[in-house]
Amino acid sequence: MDSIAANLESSLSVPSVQELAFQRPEKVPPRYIRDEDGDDIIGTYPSEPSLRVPFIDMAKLVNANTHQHELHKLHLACKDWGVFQLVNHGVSNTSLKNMGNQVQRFFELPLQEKKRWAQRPGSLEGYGQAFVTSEDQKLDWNDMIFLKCLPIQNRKLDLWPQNPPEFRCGALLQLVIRETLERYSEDIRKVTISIVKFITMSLGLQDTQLSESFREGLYDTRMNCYPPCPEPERVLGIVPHADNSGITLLLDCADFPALQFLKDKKWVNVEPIEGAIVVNIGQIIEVMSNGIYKAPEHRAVVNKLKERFSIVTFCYPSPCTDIGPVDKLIREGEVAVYKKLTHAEYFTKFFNRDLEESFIDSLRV
Ligand SMILES: O=C(O)CCC(=O)C(=O)O
Ligand SMILES: [Fe+2]
Repeated sequence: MDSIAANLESSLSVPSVQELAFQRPEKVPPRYIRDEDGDDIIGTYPSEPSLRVPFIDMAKLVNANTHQHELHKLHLACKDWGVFQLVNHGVSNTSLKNMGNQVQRFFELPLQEKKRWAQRPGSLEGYGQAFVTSEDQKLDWNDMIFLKCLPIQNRKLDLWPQNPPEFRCGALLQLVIRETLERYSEDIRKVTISIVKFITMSLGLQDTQLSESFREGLYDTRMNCYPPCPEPERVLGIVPHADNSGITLLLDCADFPALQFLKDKKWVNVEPIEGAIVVNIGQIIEVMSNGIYKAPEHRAVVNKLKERFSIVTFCYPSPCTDIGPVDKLIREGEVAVYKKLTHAEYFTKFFNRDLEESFIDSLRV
């Protein structure tokens, strides 16, 4: 079948997976099954239990005595993996925990309540799904709420969940995604500016133009709920993809692995570590580094018994940054592998891409 590029800035509405899971079905509805008709996405690559995604210690990057060694580790992590677990990043455990608790509280609300913050036609923001463009498209085992967090003027606060405090089971419960996410997005912006500064150093760039462009950058947060699934080996929480961001910062709220990155044609689990933030390279840094660092393919699998939440922030440089290979990163004798686009052109291309084709390939010269 010929695939047709659709505008992906809005998504068809689909049933809530949480509601489906509440009914405790023995089998998964066909729209979620990925292993039929040779469409064996799940089993395409074996998993590799012995490999571990690298760790990067921000405190060691900052400390003059340990800087060089950790910077080299960062370079290898970005070049060979495109992903690492960041520790000692300066965001308090309390801030991370609050964010996780709030997301859990939101998804615990009855469906009708959650729908108060549902996506509206023509927009991806709010509670719903992303990138569903046809009635026969396979679906991810996932519900989400997507909110633009920074700059402040991009916030549509009427889609940010908030409820007055209530007593339930003897405890005072409050849904305060607004203030929690306001604070969390500021924390994420600080970490992003610092880690992008070190990433550009690890590429051998002396100036801080790129990291500074994240000060006025765009920060969009997707909060995911992956309900338990009766046939976890036949569905995907999130289909394999690479992120279109500069970098992505992910907070994994589970105590079991479900996020997987493709490394040397094998899926490698990310073991959730309390207090760590998973950082992956996005396609903007891939383009700017002229392919020295690549945006890795990743996916989420689901669990038979346990629900999982994740909080994913896509971080983009400021809208006045052009997206193309940085001149100093085109090595002698080499050429630019990617085109240069304005920020606006890049997003137009992304939202009008063909879902059957590789987005990064469409950016090649
Ligand atoms: O929730 C996860 O583990 C992965 C989410 C993800 O990759 C995304 O939202 O782009
Ligand atoms: Fe992703």
